[in-house]
Parts: sequence; C-alpha cells; structure tokens
Amino acid sequence: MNSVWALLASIALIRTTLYNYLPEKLRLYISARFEEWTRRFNTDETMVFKDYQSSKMNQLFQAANLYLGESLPTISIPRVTVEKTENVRNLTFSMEKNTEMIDVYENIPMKWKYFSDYSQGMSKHEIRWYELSFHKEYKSLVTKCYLPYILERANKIKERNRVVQLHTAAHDFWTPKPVIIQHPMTFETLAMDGNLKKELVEDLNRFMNSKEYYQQIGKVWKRGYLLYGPPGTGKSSLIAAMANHLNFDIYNLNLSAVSSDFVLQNLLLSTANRSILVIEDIDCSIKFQNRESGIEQPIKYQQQNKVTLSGLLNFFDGILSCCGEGKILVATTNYKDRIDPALLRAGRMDMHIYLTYCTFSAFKQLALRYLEISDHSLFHHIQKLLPKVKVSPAEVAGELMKTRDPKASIEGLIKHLEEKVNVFDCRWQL
Ligand SMILES: Nc1ncnc2c1ncn2[C@@H]1O[C@H](COP(=O)(O)OP(=O)(O)OP(=O)(O)O)[C@@H](O)[C@H]1O
Repeated sequence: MNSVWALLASIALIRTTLYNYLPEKLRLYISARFEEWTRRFNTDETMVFKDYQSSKMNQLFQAANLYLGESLPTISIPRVTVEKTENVRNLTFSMEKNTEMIDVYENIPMKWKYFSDYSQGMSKHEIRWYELSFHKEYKSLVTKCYLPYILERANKIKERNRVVQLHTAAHDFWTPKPVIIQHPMTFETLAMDGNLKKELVEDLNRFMNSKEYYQQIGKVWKRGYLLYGPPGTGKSSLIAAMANHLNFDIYNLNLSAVSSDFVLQNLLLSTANRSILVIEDIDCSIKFQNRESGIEQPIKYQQQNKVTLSGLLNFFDGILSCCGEGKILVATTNYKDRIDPALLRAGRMDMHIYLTYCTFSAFKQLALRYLEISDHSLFHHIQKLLPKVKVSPAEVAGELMKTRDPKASIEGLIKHLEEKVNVFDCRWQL
C-alpha cells in the first residue's frame, strides 16, 4: 500500500515539475484536454447558486434556501440550523455549512450542498452558495422545470411565512422600520352584515385571482374601496381584517402631512406590490374644489393643503398607479358627501362599503365573540332597543367587555341603550 502512495506522489511531483517548465500555450492545451477527458467519465453536472451576483441578491439562492428549508424537518440529516425571527411566522430550517441533502424531483435525485466562506480582500464578508448536482441527462429538466418549480414554491412559502407590517410616512418617506401588526381582527371576528361581508370577501378573492384577466383587458391590477360610516363602526377593524385575509402589508398615509403632489407620487412609487394603501379620513385631508361648478379652490386652502385634488386623482388612476401590481387602495371617511365625486368614480373607488350603527345581527356576532353565547333570554330586549338608537359596534363592544358574566353584561348593555333612548326622547320633546 505504501508503495502505491509513493508512486502516486512521485507522479504528482513529476507532473508539477514538468508543468512548471512547459510553455504557457502548451500548458493551457494540456489542461483543456485533461478536463475534457475527465468530463467524459463524469456523469454528473453541477450548478452553483451564489448568494449575491454583481452585488444583487440572487433570487435562486434565496429560493433554494426557502425550498430546501421546508423539506429539512422531514428528512434525516445530521445537523440543521433552526431559527425564528421576528418578521416570519414559523421556524426556519437551513443547512449547515458543508453538508448535503438529496431532494427527489420526479423520481430523480437532486444533490444539494451548502457552502460558506469569507471573501479575500479588504472587506471580509461571508459568501454563501449552493451547489446542485444531478445526472447530466437531466440538465434540460433542471433548467426548464426543476428551477422554475423551486422559484414558485419559494414564493408560496414566502407568502405563507409573511407577517403583516404597517408602514407609516414620516418626513415625506415611509419609515424605514415598519411595525409588525399582530391585529387579531379577521373576517370571522368582525361584526358586519353577513351579506356585505360575503360580498366583500368574494370581491377580494376575485381580485386576487384576476392578475391575468386584468392584463388581458389592459387594466392596471388595482382595486379601490371606500369605507364610510359614523365613528366606531369598524372601518379600521375592517382594514385589519382585509390585511390579514390577503396577508398584505398596510401603508398608512396621512395626506395632510404630505408636503406636495410630487412627494405623494414618490410615496406611491415606493410602496411594495401586493399591499394595501390606506388614506384615513380622506375628507379631512384635502378641501376639494367643486369641479362641477368650476369654482376655484380658495387660496387659503391651497396653502393649507399641499396635496391638490388633481395630484390625488393622478395618484389614484394616473400613469403612476401603473407602477406596481396587486395594489389595494382604501379610503375611509365619516362623511361620504364631502368627497369630490371624481374620486368616488368606479375605477378609483370600485366598491363603496357603508359601515353602519350596530344592528341586531352585528350585536349577536359581538356577543358570540365577547361572551361566547349565541342566544340569551334577554336578547329580545336588545332587539327592540337597537333600532331606536344610534349606537356604534365599538360602543356595544365596550359595554360587553365590562364583565365576562353574560347576564350582567347584557343587562349593562340594556341599561346603556335605555339611557340613550331616553336622551333621544327628551331631545325629541324639546
Ligand atoms: N364591526 C365591528 N366588529 C367588531 N368590533 C368592532 C367593530 N366595530 C368596532 N369594533 C371595536 O371597536 C373598536 C374601534 O373600532 P374602529 O377603530 O374599527 O372604528 P372606526 O370606524 O375605524 O372608527 P373611527 O371612524 O373613529 O376611526 C375596534 O378596536 C373594535 O374592538
């Protein structure tokens, strides 16, 4: 055995020595021939996915990370890295440096190896990469099917893991660190007319599944909703439910703090795709010039409100709104009649949703959520009182929260409603 090692070592030494004395052209020729010769015997091909390519994040590297991470908990592998970071919902698994795993795609084994190292040079930073090896006869399958499949799966994993974030604008920019919203409001917990809720959920789902349709008819893939109604009727709650349903980030825009139409345009351009842009109390943010009568906006308003109506219209449906896709605009107001009709038009505000004072049906949904009861002998009193008063779901929810005892809670609400009826009757007599 020792003599074999000695022979191999001598061959290597002779080869290196000879190689050093050969002219460069001949050396290059020999290595090319040598590589060709070894390739003939090697049946595998390897693809390398570096984390960064020309200082841009390599999407294939990221996708492989997510895709492989999903299979890691289910396969036998000696070591894995497990993480839970703030802005993802679930545990994330990743491969340890210099380890390998086999993924089976269409019954074909795909061998993945993960590497990391430190770059040489002035700034020492970590370089990470995956190597994917497969039998060379599957090269076309890998490029045409396997890699696109990984990209698609990774997108789905990303969507599933995402947490909803709230972005707010400050000093003409979106704040660099959005807040993670853990708002528990969903369409299940929102007390709202059953038919309206169903219509809205269907509308959102239809919109989400219509990307190709919008493209086909040449329309920008965006949708606008106007939520209007008295304070406390659940406009903000509904926005949270929409964001949770779609898993979309929220960009909350206070128009009165935006310094110009130009800034408004920039803010819109820097919102992410598949997000909800909210303009709360749109009627308070801008005093509208009456476009129908043609009366000019008074100078004092022009000074106060730096965003103009035309800037806003441009923002809703101008060329700018083409930048991005899957965008939802939500405007809220307590006074729909104060909004310029131009803004309310279909295409800008496609669906107008009236959130009203608490109805008996909404009360029953709140009772189920707050008191965990679907019926009670005192319910008929509430049913009689509710049509006589203007009470918001927020007010009812506040009463129901005062005690966990259903009887005491409903009695408290009846008392509150009766007081409101009496106040109303007194005013009526005056
Ligand atoms: N329809 C509803 N279903 C369940 N809870 C509700 C509903 N409406 C209001 N609430 C409760 O009342 C609170 C306040 O409601 P919300 O902020 O959504 O009302 P709003 O219409 O946005 O009010 P405003 O016009 O004053 O901004 C919510 O946090 C929620 O707990």
